[in-house]
Formats: sequence, C-alpha cells, structure tokens
Amino acid sequence: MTTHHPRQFPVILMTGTPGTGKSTTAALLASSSSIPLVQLNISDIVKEKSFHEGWDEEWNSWTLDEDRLLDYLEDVINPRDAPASTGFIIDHHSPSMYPERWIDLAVVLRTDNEILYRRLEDRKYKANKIQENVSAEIMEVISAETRESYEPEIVVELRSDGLVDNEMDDNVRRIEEWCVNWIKNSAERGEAQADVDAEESDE
Ligand SMILES: Nc1ncnc2c1ncn2[C@@H]1O[C@H](COP(=O)(O)OP(=O)(O)O)[C@@H](O)[C@H]1O
Repeated sequence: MTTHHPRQFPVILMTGTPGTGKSTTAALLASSSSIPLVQLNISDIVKEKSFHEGWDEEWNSWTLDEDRLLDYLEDVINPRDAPASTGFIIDHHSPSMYPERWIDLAVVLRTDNEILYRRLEDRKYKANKIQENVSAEIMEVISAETRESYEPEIVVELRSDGLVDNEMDDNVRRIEEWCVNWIKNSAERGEAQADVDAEESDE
C-alpha cells in the first residue's frame, strides 16, 4: 500500500466540454499564478506516453488505457518519497475517472452553444463531432458527471464565453484566490493535527 504525504499544494480538476477553454485557462493559471501549479494536459500525456489501446475510428479518438494513466498520475501527484513540490491542474474533458482523494477543487467551464459551435468549427472538427459536443454541452453532461463524482462544495462552474472583458483573467484570479485559501487552511489543519499528536504523546 502506498503511504501518502499530505499535499502542500492543491490539485485542481479543470473540466468541461471540448472547446470550453480548459487548456487555455489552465495554461494561463499555471503561468500567472503566484502558487506553483503544473498543468497536466491529459490528452497530450495519453498521446506522448502511449497510454492508449489504439485509435477508435468510430469516436475519432484514442481508446484510453485508464489503469496505466492513473498509475502514472499517482506517482506524479503523490510521489512516494516526499510531497510534490507543486500543485497540479488536471486538464481533461472526462471528470469521473479520478480518485476523489486527488481532487481538491473541480472547475467546470461552461460555454454558450453557438460560441462553442464556432470554436469547434474553427478547429475543423467534423460536423458529427461538433454536434455531439454541442449537444453534450446543452445537456450539461460534464457538469452532471462532475457533480456525481465529487462533493458539491468542491465543484465550481465558471462561464467561459469570452463575451465579457477579462473573463479568463477573472476566472484565473478566482481559482488562484481559492488556492491561497486552500494552502492557508491546510497549514492550519496541519498545525491542529500536530497539537493533537503532541497531546496524545503527553498522555
Ligand atoms: N473565456 C474565453 N474567452 C475567449 N476565448 C476563449 C475563452 N475560452 C476559450 N477560448 C478560446 O476557445 C478556443 C478553445 O479553447 P481551449 O482552451 O483549446 O478549449 P479546451 O481545452 O476546453 O478544448 C481557443 O481558441 C481559446 O482561445
């Protein structure tokens, strides 16, 4: 069994339908935050490390080897020897496969249907893939899956339409503020636990 060190920095799941802005928001957060945060772009990792069982023609995507991916991520997020020296942003459209104990905050990005349609068209997605993703956004599929997978108090939905000035900067600032609080609270939890341990050893 793996022994986990208490994490010093939070793990954020950045999820949403493809095209809602996960990778762009995660990259901005990782590059601008005062807290060390590393972006884990799951699609890139799956491709680079071949954590897949081949190409699925029907779905036009890789068939994920979930076990190998999760084993790899466990070592990155919860290294055996010492706590990770950074926090992480898991950037993925599939929210439900991660262990609850990994995720401290789950951010679901939401985008207006017509805007999402245009973004996916710009990406040269095939018509059926655009339709499938826009329908998923209308049906709130990722949002529902995220809420089924994590406690309600750690799930946050943010608009990512690009209609309001500085929307992405504001989203990034909100997440950063949340991270600062998480670090402060986890330091207090650590001190409280140390007090309990000291009292118990006195008895
Ligand atoms: N809030 C936003 N404001 C303006 N443009 C956005 C916003 N969110 C995403 N975009 C644009 O939409 C496109 C898709 O974003 P991307 O980060 O690749 O989405 P995802 O990682 O969810 O597939 C990019 O061109 C990005 O610049």
